Amino acid sequence: MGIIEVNGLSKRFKEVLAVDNVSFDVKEGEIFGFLGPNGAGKSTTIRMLTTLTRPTSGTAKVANHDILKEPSEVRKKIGLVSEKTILYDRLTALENLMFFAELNGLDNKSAKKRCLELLEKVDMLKWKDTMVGKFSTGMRQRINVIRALLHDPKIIFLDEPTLGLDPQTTRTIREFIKQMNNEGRTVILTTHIMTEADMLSDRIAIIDHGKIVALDTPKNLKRMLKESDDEILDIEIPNMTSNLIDKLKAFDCIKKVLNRSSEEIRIIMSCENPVVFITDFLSKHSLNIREIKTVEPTLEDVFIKLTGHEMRDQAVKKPRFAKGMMH
Ligand SMILES: Nc1ncnc2c1ncn2[C@@H]1O[C@H](COP(=O)(O)OP(=O)(O)OP(=O)(O)O)[C@@H](O)[C@H]1O
Repeated sequence: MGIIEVNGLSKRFKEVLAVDNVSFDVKEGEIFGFLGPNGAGKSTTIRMLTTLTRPTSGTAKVANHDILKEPSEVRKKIGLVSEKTILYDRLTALENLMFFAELNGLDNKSAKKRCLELLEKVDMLKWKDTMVGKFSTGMRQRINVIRALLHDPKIIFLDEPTLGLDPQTTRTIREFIKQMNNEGRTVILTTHIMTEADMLSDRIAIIDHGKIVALDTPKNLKRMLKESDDEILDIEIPNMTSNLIDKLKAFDCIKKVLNRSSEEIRIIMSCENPVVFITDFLSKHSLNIREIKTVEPTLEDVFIKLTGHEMRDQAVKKPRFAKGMMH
């Protein structure tokens, strides 16, 4: 039995079926990643599981409580880090946290102890008396993350926790996610960053157009590609042309040709002797190869294989912290 059990959950917004009949379990103590492009339905799934929006159909239990019948019980067991969470700019970091801690029912003394402990954990203690309005995006996100932990929830949801953050804060947040998990918390995170899903998650659900297209450990997802006949080659060709790419795409055994830069392509192919096949073809067309190498599949390759398109096609950055929106 999972700590989260999802059964046929769907959400429709007028003509858009944002989440389409998804079912999955999350095991207690795991980091469960939801990987998919913008608009895939990740946030909507999280919003249903955290009782912020009602499903159109289907059911789910979180920590053994039904999201529709016992929403307040669910809320007691979970913490949510979302880009829509607000912090009050004219309150200090500590005042913000104290406000939310007291909303969560902590008395003044234990609230203060908890807030200081958490500020220390994300290296923000020295900023406790500074107004949040003066903070960088990364500093706000650190406060946002610990805000979700004030009531010591056993399950924590993070919706795109590193979106738009600088590399240093991204690293801190990722380390903190692992630390929360090591403390025994179950973590559910959404991301459109393959490497993030890969490095953090015990299991990953790949979601596209509202449907889960695969669910497994990162290792097994990549193995799935290795066990097929597909080879992945990265090739640097200084005098590459779009005509050449079209010609390559026309071969039956070439599944996908991706432009990595103006001089580099990645080919996913099932041709026999792929390196010989490609070098022959290129020399026939008087094209120089600067470098050719077979590459280990990444989750990006798995995504392309499963959905037929690149995740980057649709990934766009959105502004973080929509002001004035309560989640
Ligand atoms: N409140 C809403 N009203 C109407 N349509 C919505 C609403 N929320 C989401 N959608 C639509 O549902 C689909 C799924 O959106 P969702 O935000 O869940 O995707 P996502 O995978 O989290 O991507 P993103 O990272 O862009 O948030 C999208 O087509 C989106 O436009």
